[in-house]
Amino acid sequence: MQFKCFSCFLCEKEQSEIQNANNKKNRDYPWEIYTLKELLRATNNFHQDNKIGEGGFGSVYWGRTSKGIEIAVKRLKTMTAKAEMEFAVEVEVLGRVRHKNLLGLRGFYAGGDERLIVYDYMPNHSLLTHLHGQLATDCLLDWPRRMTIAIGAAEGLGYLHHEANPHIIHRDIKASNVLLGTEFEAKVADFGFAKLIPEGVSHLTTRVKGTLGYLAPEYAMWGKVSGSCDVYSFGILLLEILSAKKPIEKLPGGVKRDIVQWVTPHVQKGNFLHIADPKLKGHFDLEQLKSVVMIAMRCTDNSPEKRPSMAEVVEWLKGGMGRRKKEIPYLSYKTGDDK
Ligand SMILES: Nc1ncnc2c1ncn2[C@@H]1O[C@H](COP(=O)(O)OP(=O)(O)OP(=O)(O)O)[C@@H](O)[C@H]1O
Repeated sequence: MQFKCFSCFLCEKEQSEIQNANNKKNRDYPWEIYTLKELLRATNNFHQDNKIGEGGFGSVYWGRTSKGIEIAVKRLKTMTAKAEMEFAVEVEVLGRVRHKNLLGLRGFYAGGDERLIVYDYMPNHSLLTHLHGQLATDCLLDWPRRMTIAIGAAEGLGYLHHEANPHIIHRDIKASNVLLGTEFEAKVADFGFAKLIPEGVSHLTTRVKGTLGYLAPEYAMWGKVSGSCDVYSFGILLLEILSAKKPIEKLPGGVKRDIVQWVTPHVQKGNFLHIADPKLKGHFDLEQLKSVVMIAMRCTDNSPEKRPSMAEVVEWLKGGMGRRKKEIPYLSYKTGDDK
């Protein structure tokens, strides 16, 4: 799917040409252009009861199509150039990828001031809801689920970095952008800030987007964006999955502490038991926990060159499960545990 300009969204004729081209070339990537009528009917006229949540882009509504398929419809809040750009990037990027750990795009509608994006509905909400939100007390994320989510999100991101053509940098990896499917499988979502990286280009310099607490230092300071920025954010996410701590915490007195500052002394002293989410009540595999913490430490290295690639992270996460610590080559980080 290649959009020539944003006006394509406004022109019915162009939209149908795009769809025809898409249907011919991309049968494995099925998305469609919906009519407004269809989406109004599916969401009961965007009824308040259908509203699932709200983000920077707008509100998200649950719906059911005339074929009985459950969908989530994201509705643009205000029509600004910035919002229109996010809409275009999201549709453009998500329309060209397909992976078991990426949120599936079903299609979109664009007409007048209305911009709607239609996704697969994720019945188990976002990782954020389970770690810090309404579902946190239900403790539905046991240890095996957390590990499966970590590996799945890493695989989705690894696909964007290494297999998508051109490669894609997500730029907003965080707990609210990892949605959970029927079996709690991870689906990386929200591609509004994504960047397509031309062949042979290692990094770009851009205006900083993304979310405080997850931003790699070189990106936050100089706008230098590369795949390593996603790796950094993913490292923060890993620590969050293990500990259910927020990426940035406000201490009494108003001082802010980030999750890496919090975890580092525990790692140095070998206090791994203190890192696990207390809601797990001790039901976790300590060796796996150590492995994942060490992977997160590597991902959140201040120097982007020292961070692993997402391909390595996937391999390490998969390899670390069920292997003894001494056999894992990446555990070169000095810990109190090694004394
Ligand atoms: N496909 C989906 N299925 C189920 N729930 C979804 C889906 N897409 C989004 N949501 C939910 O809708 C809410 C808003 O999502 P949205 O992506 O707009 O914002 P966000 O990621 O929470 O915040 P921001 O836009 O600031 O990054 C979130 O609670 C999210 O869990």
